[in-house]
This record gives sequence, structure tokens and C-alpha cells, in this order.
Amino acid sequence: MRLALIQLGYGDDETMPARIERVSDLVREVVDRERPDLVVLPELWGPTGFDYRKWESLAEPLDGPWASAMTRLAAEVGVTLHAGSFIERLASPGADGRTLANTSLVVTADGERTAYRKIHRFGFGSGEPKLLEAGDEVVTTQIPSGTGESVTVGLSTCYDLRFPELYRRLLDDGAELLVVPAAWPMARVAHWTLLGQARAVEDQVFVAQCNTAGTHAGTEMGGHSQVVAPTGEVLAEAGADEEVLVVDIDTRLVASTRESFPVIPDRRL
Ligand SMILES: O=C(O)CCC(=O)C(=O)O
Repeated sequence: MRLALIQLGYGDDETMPARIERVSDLVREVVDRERPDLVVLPELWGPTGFDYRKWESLAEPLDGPWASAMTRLAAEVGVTLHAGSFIERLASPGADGRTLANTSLVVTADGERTAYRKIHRFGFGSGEPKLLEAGDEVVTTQIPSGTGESVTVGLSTCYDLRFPELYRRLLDDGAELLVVPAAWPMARVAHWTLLGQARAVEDQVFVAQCNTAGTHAGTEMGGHSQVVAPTGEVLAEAGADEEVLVVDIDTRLVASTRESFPVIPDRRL
């Protein structure tokens, strides 16, 4: 299965429609050149990651312009697209009384869509916890692997990576590949790479982490997207700038790693 991770860089002066155009062209180019089975984009790249002052005005429902553009793009280029996340406007207030969520979206070429609402909100009281509703559903989805079989993909977003119990739930739900879009700052990028490798080793799964590059809202993003094998081997790692990573993974390695080093059955719950 071939993965393409687009580690997008941006600043403060690009509008959301202009960025959607630019990203669509990047997706078209990589699909044309590399024929991946899955393309991954970062967290909140449309409404500008950390710039939460823009979120209210750029929020939209699941059938809004961003999600519709991503659905059309996946169909046009014939690929499964993990479009990263956007600010979703919910139909009614959730348990915390908020009407916005940080929602990831996976779209297949034939228009099947899976949404995941970020469970762990980042911001220590401000930003996400103040503005967004938390997701309460652990989500996996089946995507075509390119060999005629399907792969179970576990969904999570950025700060979720610090909470291993979520990934145990995804493991128990059959995840073979964990995809993590992010807007993770440079200041803690060492945690980003370390935690991704830890999740791969402890759950014996592939981990594909797609971060943001550039500086926006005064925060330098960390880049260093990576793909990690169930053995812990880092198969590819990006630098700090905008970059596209293309990596072939053999999903049979999940079963063979678990068979040759059967640590998971030794869990004591
Ligand atoms: O946990 C971190 O250090 C960064 C998390 C983050 O930036 C996010 O979830 O948006």
C-alpha cells in the first residue's frame, strides 16, 4: 500500500479558498506522479491551525464547501483522501454547549465518508477546550489497500497522540494503520516523533503522522511528519519545511510482528 503525506506549509496571509485550490493541486500532482492508495493532509489546514480567532467564521457543516471540495477531489483523482481536519459546525450544541468541533474526514474515491471528532482538546483551558465540543466516539474505517484487500485505519488527531488509552481502543477495534494529522509546534516536535514511535511499538501497528510546516499565528510548526512500522522502524521522516513523503507499507507486517513478538496477549486489563 502506498501512502503520500502532504506536510503543508502556510502563513497567515492565504485565504481558505486559495489554500483549498493550492492543496488540491498538490494532491493532483502527487496522485499523478506516485499513484498512492492513500493521501493524507494535516489538521485544520483550511481554517488555519492555531489561529482560533478565524474558526467561528470559517466553520461549516459536514456538507459545506471544504468537505464537498475534498469529496469531489477524491473522486476526480481516484484516491482515498484523509483530508486532515476542519472546523465543523454542529447541528446543535453538544454536552459542553459548544457548536464547533475539530473534525477529521476520510473520503474514498467513490464518495464514502468517515468523520472523526477530536476527543482530546488542546489548549489548557483556552483555544480548543474553550471553543470546541470534544468528540466522544472512537473511529476506525476500512480503506482499499491497492491489492484488492482493505485495511483498517484508526483515526485520531494531533494532541490525541499523548493519550495511549485511545490507541488501545483503536487496537482492540482492529486498527492496522493509525493516521494522525496534526498542527504540532516546533517547540515540542521531539514529543511528536517519540510518541508516534511509541504508539507504533506498543500497539504493533503502522503509524502515519502528517504535520504542518511554516509559521502561523505566531507559532512555528514542527514538520517532521513520519511513517513508522509496527517494529518501531521509522520508514520515512520529513524535515521542517513543506514536503511530500511517499512511502510503501506492507500491511502483512502487522500480523507477522505480532506473531514473532506476541506482547499484546500479555496485557493485564
Ligand atoms: O501536544 C502538543 O504538544 C501539541 C498539540 C497540538 O498542537 C494540537 O493538538 O493542536
